[in-house]
Amino acid sequence: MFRAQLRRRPFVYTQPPIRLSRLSHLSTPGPAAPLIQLQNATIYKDFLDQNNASPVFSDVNFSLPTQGEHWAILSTTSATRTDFLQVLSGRYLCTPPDARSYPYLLQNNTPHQRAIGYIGFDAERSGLGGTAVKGQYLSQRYEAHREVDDWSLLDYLEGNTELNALEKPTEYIDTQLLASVVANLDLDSLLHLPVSNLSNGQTRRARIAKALLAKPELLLLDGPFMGLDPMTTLHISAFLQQMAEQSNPNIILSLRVGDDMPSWITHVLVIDPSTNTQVRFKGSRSSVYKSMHKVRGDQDFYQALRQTITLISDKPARARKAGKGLLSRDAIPDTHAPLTPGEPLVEMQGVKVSYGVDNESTKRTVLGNWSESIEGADKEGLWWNVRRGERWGVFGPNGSGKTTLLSLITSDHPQTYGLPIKLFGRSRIPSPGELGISIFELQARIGHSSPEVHTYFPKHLSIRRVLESAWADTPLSKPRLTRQNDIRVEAFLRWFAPELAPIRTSGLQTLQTNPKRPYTDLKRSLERLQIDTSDIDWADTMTFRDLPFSSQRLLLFLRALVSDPDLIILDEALSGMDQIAREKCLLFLVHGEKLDCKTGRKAHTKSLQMDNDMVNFGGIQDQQALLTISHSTEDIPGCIRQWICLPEPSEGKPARVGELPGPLELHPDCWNEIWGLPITKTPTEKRTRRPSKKSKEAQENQESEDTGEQKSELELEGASPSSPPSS
Ligand SMILES: Nc1ncnc2c1ncn2[C@@H]1O[C@H](COP(=O)(O)OP(=O)(O)OP(=O)(O)O)[C@@H](O)[C@H]1O
Repeated sequence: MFRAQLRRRPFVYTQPPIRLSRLSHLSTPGPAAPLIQLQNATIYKDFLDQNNASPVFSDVNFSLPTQGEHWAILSTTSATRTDFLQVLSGRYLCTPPDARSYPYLLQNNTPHQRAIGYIGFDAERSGLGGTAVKGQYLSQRYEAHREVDDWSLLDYLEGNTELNALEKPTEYIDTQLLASVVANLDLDSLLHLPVSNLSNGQTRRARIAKALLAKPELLLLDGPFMGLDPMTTLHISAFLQQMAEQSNPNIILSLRVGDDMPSWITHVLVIDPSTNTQVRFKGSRSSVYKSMHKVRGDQDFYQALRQTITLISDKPARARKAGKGLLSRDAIPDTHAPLTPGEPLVEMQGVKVSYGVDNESTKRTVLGNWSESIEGADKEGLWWNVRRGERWGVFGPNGSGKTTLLSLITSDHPQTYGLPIKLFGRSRIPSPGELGISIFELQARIGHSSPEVHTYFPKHLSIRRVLESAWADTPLSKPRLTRQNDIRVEAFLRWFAPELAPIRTSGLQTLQTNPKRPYTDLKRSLERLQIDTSDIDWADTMTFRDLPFSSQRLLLFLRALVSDPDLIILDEALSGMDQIAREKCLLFLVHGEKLDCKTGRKAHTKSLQMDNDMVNFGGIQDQQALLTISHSTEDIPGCIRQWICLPEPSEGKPARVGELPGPLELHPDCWNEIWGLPITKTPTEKRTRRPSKKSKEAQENQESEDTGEQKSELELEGASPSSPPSS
């Protein structure tokens, strides 16, 4: 019935007021018992762990009232953040058993399994609760053909995702809530689309909507802003704020250390970066901020943490003047000229991607829906070239067609055949006198990592085999390996052994982190780099599936680089990766094995491989081209010099392009220029224009943030972890 109403009455809510009906039991007067209570709780993943494994968390104390506190959980690893939220939701084993309780829910006779919702975003494009991607191949997402079980977004939100409608009792749908959630999460225009066609950001909004429709008391959002464009982030943050402030539902977020934290977050819990099992700080934002200042050690972590929990606004004072001698976190100077471009690898001459072209009423153009002046003449569609030596950042709001654009290059998109695109100088289909480029040649010449590749990648392959598959026609076919390829794979595995197999870290890596070991030992290990492979046996026994999410992403990133392809495509390749792994990847992309990334003051040092003339991979080469997509500045390589920003498909404006004078991290204004955001003030500018009526607490925090002590620390390190705001 509601479906009929929806068809008759399309959602035409232009910026509606957010009105969510409050759950009746939350309006009970008087102080309520805490929603969650953890008292000296020690948590194990399962029964076996108690005997011989270490706990996931030890000695946790945490209490969440039913109103007034909005928490963010911070840690350096995504697995730890997820684990903590899982503990709050009642999963894992708690000892003693009564150390974890839900007093308020007990009073109201509500099972915590129903009252607490969790949304994790790790397997982002792997589906909306199992409904989104049923196909077995990557290109299915881009097809116009629709199967009977391609549920629409509305089906998904209403819970109509069973082929036999009688199999499941119809869920009660609160139509008012559905209308409000759909409007506030900007899903109106997508309701009729199959969920498998939704973009990354659209999928995320849909999942939040679905969770809200279950009317939980508490919603746990694991990295909710990852992969969202800056404007959508602000919009969703404002929406979450309104819900959190009405405690309808209560909301707890997990964030990466170094992310921007919404201003409405009142309380922070930080998990110790060294143990990952203990809570390091906990309390109101200001109290955590103050106690953190007293702690010494692990400079990078505390610097990033300070930036995360800065109190002033949604836009922390991250922007910093690019100063002479500053290096980006991947060791690139603040001004850095682009390379001289070579021959074109990708040529798009009027590309336009539309779906449903047979029917004018359902026709939808998702890329190239504009005309622009090309050499003095008005031409339709996207005109864009990528040449050897160029390093592009591809930006644009969620749903603007970035992934579609890249799928035309990788040829995963069926329309690649019919569109005016040349890849490596040739079209996909043969023309008179010219052979078309084959999919196998394309795959050999392109290194590609994306959430889609992650979703469809065969999980049973060994770690070594994942890397070797860069020389195969498909991940499952036999790779063409030479001795040189083997040495390259082993160099990559050794370099990333601490991240890929932390427990079985190789001898070489142990030496690298322990400079006091005698040189003879070191030499022996370096010799082993080419001959003995026994120290990386783990790469043959462990499979892709055995790895945590962050390490899986890391391995696919390495797979995109290992075979020196002409074109490297990194589509959200670093999103969801742990901080240390991400920083190491960024450095590796540019410098390979030449530079080591060390925490503390000396951020970058020459590696043992460099000192001993043993560098096998020296970073991206001049003749290669790089395309990167990311919504987070933290994930954008410092070598990006060209950018393209796609418009919303409905805008009708052409894509904008521009150049960067140096690493984006050291030129925050350029980030704002790309997105058309107001220019961010540097801390110095902020100090001179400080508003007179600022809260005492906020003032104290801003002052300590702006101290000269911190600035000199940054300059000394030579590689500032500072970055412009990512949202
Ligand atoms: N088969 C299809 N039929 C109709 N529309 C589709 C189809 N496949 C994708 N789309 C739409 O194309 C648009 C572009 O999607 P795409 O994934 O390229 O966006 P994006 O810029 O990568 O977004 P995000 O940043 O959220 O990942 C989206 O609005 C999506 O809903």
